[in-house]
Amino acid sequence: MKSEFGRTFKVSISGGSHEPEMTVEMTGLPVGFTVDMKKVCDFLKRRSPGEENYTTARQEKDIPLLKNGTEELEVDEVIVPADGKLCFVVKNSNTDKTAYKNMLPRPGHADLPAYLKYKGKVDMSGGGPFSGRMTVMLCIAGAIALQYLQQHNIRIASRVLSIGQASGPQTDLVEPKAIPMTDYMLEEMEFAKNDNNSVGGVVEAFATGLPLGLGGPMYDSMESILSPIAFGIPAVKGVEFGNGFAASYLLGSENNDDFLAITKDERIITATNNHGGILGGLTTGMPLVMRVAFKPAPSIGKKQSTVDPVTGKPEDIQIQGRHDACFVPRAAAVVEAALAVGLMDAILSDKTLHKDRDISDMRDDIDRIDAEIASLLNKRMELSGEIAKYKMNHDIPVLDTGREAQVLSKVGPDLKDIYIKIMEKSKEKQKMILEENMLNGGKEAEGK
Ligand SMILES: C=C(O[C@@H]1C=C(C(=O)O)C=C[C@H]1O)C(=O)O
Repeated sequence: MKSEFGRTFKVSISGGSHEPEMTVEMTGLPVGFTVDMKKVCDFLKRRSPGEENYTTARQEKDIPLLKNGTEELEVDEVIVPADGKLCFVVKNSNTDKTAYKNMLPRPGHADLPAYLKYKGKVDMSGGGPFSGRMTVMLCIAGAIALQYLQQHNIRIASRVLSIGQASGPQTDLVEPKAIPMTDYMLEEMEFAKNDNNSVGGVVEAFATGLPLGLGGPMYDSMESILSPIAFGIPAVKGVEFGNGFAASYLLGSENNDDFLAITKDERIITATNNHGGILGGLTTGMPLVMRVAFKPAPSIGKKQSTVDPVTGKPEDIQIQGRHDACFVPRAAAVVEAALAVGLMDAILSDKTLHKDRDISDMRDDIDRIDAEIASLLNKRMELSGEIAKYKMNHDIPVLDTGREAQVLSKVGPDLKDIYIKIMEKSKEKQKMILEENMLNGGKEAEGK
């Protein structure tokens, strides 16, 4: 089962909580963009359960493996190839399907509606594709998007705004900061844990350094772009921007943010930021503030009422084993990832932004592409050298017109001239290797 987000930068996630692996496929990435995988891994650690007291005991390494054909590689760095696609898998090693085998549908979970919808054909162990575990894959895409945004001087941070009934200090929307959680919030989590219960909360994420004008009217509004990715995070029940629902309690005179100035690079400065960096669906350049409300984790140790999914007969359930009393602190990284992916998609989808691009910026892109082309051409030449040795050992001539016609038919008419030149160079190299071998007394061929 696959779930996809995005217009230009598309992120599609598949797999399940207790499947052998989960996959994230990304398309529309800027060609030649270099991803630092160490930073991706560091970001994933912010999402992982770690040593925390209030969260699941399930420990997973969560190492993203780059999928390259049939290979799966752990890499330090990856350059986005010419097709703009990257694919990663993460293995699930700490799985335990047996624990879910005869489990009754857990109240608050997707178990029962998914069982009735898919007629038991989807493996729902640990929540299957509906599990919060799937957010590992969103975080991989998010960590890549964060690196892209950073190159454009856009920063994303977050804070836990509340846990259950415990709220932290109010955010200064003009200058939002990553404030640590309060003791009162920690107490809420402790109380829920000791009571075999769970508690939810609100994460607030903000982006600074955004240009003016991302987004558009109606379904192209920034809110319309960002909400789906936030709602794609399991357990999210509400999303708001700026002062959000609270705006509805204010008068226009109280809610409007006075305009103060327009900066040289055409960002709007307002006195307050009730609008949370978005007016009419367009970014203004003020900090974009997005708040995401999480319900409490549905797996709780208390006795609950459920039904047998086959007979519909009422049953009691008491869930055993590992579960979160509160996952909100680690969901903060996931909300940052969602915001980053949404913003990167909005930037890459914005035609006006790219039309006026600076020439040096576009040349930077060309340089990145050239670096990749050069590296691939060198690899091609190396292979050509290997083929020369093979030909030597098997008495095959250098020129193979049939193979050349095959190569040309694959690349299409636009690249024909370039490829004729490439193959000329490739044959030159092969001839050189043959001549060198002759001078050395044909050692390579003798050693066959
Ligand atoms: C590399 C080869 O040798 C020559 C060079 C070719 C190329 O560069 O693609 C193709 C056919 C041959 O004329 C080969 O035989 O595959």
